[in-house]
Formats: sequence, C-alpha cells, structure tokens
Amino acid sequence: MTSEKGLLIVLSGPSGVGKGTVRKAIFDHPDTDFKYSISMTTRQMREGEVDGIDYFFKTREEFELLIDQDKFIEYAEYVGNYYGTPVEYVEQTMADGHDVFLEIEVEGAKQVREKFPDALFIFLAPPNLTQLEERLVNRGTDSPDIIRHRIDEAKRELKLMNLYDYVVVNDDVDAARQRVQCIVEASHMRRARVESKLRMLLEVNN
Ligand SMILES: Nc1nc2c(ncn2[C@@H]2O[C@H](COP(=O)(O)OP(=O)(O)O)[C@@H](O)[C@H]2O)c(=O)[nH]1
Ligand SMILES: Nc1ncnc2c1ncn2[C@@H]1O[C@H](COP(=O)(O)OP(=O)(O)O)[C@@H](O)[C@H]1O
Repeated sequence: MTSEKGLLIVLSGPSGVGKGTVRKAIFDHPDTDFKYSISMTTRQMREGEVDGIDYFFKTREEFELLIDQDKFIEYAEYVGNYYGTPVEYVEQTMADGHDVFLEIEVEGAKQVREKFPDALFIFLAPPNLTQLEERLVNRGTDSPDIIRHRIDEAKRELKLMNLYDYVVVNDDVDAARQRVQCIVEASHMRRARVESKLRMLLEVNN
C-alpha cells in the first residue's frame, strides 16, 4: 500500500441480493487483507451468532445513547431495528493504514458518502428481480408480506445504483467476490498513480 491512510470500502445493495454471503466469501479468501467493521444493532441475536463477531448487540436505549454521543459514522433504522457503524474503529483502523470494509444497507451508504467522499462505493445488484425474490424466499427468514415489502424497497434502491462508483452483479458468489477484490486493487493502483503524479508536480513547483 502506498497511501498511509487505508481505503474505506462500502458494499451495499438491496436486502437478499447476497451482501452477507459475498462479504463472507471475501473474508474467507486468503488474498483479503482489509478489516471488517463490525456493526452495532438492536436486532435480536440469531442462533449461531456471536456478540462482538457478527454484530455488537445493543438495546435500543444503549444505541440511542451512542447516537446522542456521535459514536456512529452512519446509522439507519431497517425493518424495525437500528444498525450503525462505530466511528472509533473505522477511523483508527484507517489511520493505521488498513482498508476498512463496510457491508451496509443503502440509506447508511448515502450517509457515508457525505462524510467520506473518497470512500469506494460498490453496489451489489441481483441478476434480475425474479432471482432477488427467489433468494429472499429460499433464505427462509422472512414472511411473504415482508418479502413483498423488501422487493418494493429493492425497486426503489436499484434506482440509486448510478450513485455508486461500481456495480457488481451477484450472479455467482465467487465471481462477485473476485470482482470486488479486483475493484479494490484497481482503486489502490489509481490512488498510487495520482499520488505519484502529485509528488512529481510538487517537486517541479519547488
Ligand atoms: N446502515 C447500516 N446497515 C447495516 C449495518 N450493518 C448491517 N447493515 C445492513 O442491515 C441489513 C439487515 O441486516 P441483518 O439483520 O443482519 O439481516 P440480513 O443481512 O438481511 O440477513 C443488511 O442490509 C445489512 O447489510 C450498519 O452498520 N449500518
Ligand atoms: N450468487 C448467488 N446465487 C444464488 N444464491 C445466492 C447468491 N448469493 C447469495 N445467495 C443466497 O441469497 C440469500 C440472500 O443472501 P444474503 O447474503 O443473506 O443477502 P443480504 O445480506 O444482501 O440480505 C441467501 O439464502 C444466500 O445463500
């Protein structure tokens, strides 16, 4: 890495598109050397989840106190629960020179864009709406009503994909994982080129 400060990488997209699945594939891969920012949430812990690994699980009161104390770089209420990215971990880890990876829903991504315009924004898109619906049904975590609601939301969210730096279609998990890793690598190369040009210009002007 040529830059001292790490890159902030944001992976977002509609519910059921496969954000969690692609994120796991990325972090299970030996080539990945960026850090995952564990979010805080007020939702119920699911079977198999571990506090401090999957999420930091908080009560609504605890979460709202953290909002008041400005402890999030972004937070959103999603299907009745709060989700947020802790500011301290992200800023410290980037300052230490590591890339930080966020997997968050689209409202939170919008807030990150305002605070970190230099971050890398990747939108994960489904091959089509039929497959998105199939994935939500097969996942088996939501009622038909909630699925309908999520599909309606997804239609709205898909219109926002042109605000992102890259769109990755999640047709196949490993292909999507590879595309995300390539995009991050390319961003580092571009940043290094810009920095070296800038150094040259500064030397010429001095
Ligand atoms: N804005 C925001 N969204 C988050 C954060 N952490 C997770 N999410 C998103 O919240 C949504 C719900 O997550 P979760 O309850 O784990 O369910 P699932 O990912 O749909 O299985 C997903 O779209 C996550 O990407 C966060 O810190 N901030
Ligand atoms: N490329 C893919 N092809 C087929 N099914 C997928 C793919 N990616 C994810 N899935 C499945 O789709 C469902 C939703 O994925 P998940 O990662 O929970 O989505 P999100 O985190 O975006 O809500 C899961 O059952 C997952 O196994």
